[in-house]
Amino acid sequence: MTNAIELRKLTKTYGTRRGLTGLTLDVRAGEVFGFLGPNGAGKTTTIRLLLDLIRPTSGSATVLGLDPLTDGVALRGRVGYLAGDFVCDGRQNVRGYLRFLAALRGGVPQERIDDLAERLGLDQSTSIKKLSKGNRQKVGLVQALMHTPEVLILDEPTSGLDPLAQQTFLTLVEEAAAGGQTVFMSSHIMSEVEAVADRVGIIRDGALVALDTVAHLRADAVRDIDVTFASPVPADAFAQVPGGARLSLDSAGTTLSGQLSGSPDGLVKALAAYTVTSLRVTEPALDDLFHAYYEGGDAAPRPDAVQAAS
Ligand SMILES: Nc1ncnc2c1ncn2[C@@H]1O[C@H](COP(=O)(O)OP(=O)(O)OP(=O)(O)O)[C@@H](O)[C@H]1O
Repeated sequence: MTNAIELRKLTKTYGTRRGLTGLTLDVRAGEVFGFLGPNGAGKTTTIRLLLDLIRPTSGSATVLGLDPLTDGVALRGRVGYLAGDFVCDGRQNVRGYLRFLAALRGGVPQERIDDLAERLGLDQSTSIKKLSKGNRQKVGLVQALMHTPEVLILDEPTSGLDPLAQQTFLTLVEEAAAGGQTVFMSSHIMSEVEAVADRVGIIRDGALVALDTVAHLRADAVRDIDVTFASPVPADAFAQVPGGARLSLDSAGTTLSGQLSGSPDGLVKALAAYTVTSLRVTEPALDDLFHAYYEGGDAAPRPDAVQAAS
């Protein structure tokens, strides 16, 4: 099997409200896929559809080749799921609670649970009722990871975690991927997704607006450019640079500045014909880049971006 998750024109409406509109997406087996989007974009809706916690209005989804609508039980044994609003309740302490969940999953070595808890800084003697939000999230992570499922579906997994636990989580994701597990994680924090994801999908208003590797998304973005030349260059020296429509040469012909879209390669080759005394290229901040995607701004994808990358 090459795809762990397949979504085909998946649509969910809540009465008159749009949750998801015709989402088609493949998550490859063994990849870490970052599912990004602003609040209300449809991330949680997508994830709930994958777990059959809600039913689609139209379209279909499969996870590990199984249909969540009909094969939910078989699927749950092979998936680790962390809900965005993970709650746990009961009179037990964390250890008892995790043991209970481990038994439901057919048994998990205690050392595995202990190791995850220790690495995340989760005290298993704490009563479930007394857990802070961050520690509750750690319990959620341990229960999702502990049985080493084939697919991890994690909705905002670092929400509420302190920076140390966030870092540990990213290491755990890397380990999962190294072991061949597939990870599908939603987030609205680009930096954490960038650190671990093979590919990223960006969803806005219930539809996919970008699908690519982080490196490609970054390469396609807009950069600020500032170049100074030792002597004046011809007025049209950079007129043909691909993506350089917003670059301009000053009247003296010694300074080129403005914005370059996409690959810098054409500009670099054009610059090579002249003596450059200073060069400043400002890489797009990923957060800026993603705000642009979210808001449909300048760096937002070309209409073919999703097609081309899928
Ligand atoms: N139970 C529901 N009833 C009505 N509308 C809903 C329901 N659940 C979600 N929606 C709507 O569907 C859209 C997508 O919501 P969803 O929770 O999937 O977004 P999200 O990307 O997970 O956002 P967040 O980052 O805030 O969790 C939103 O407009 C939301 O208001």
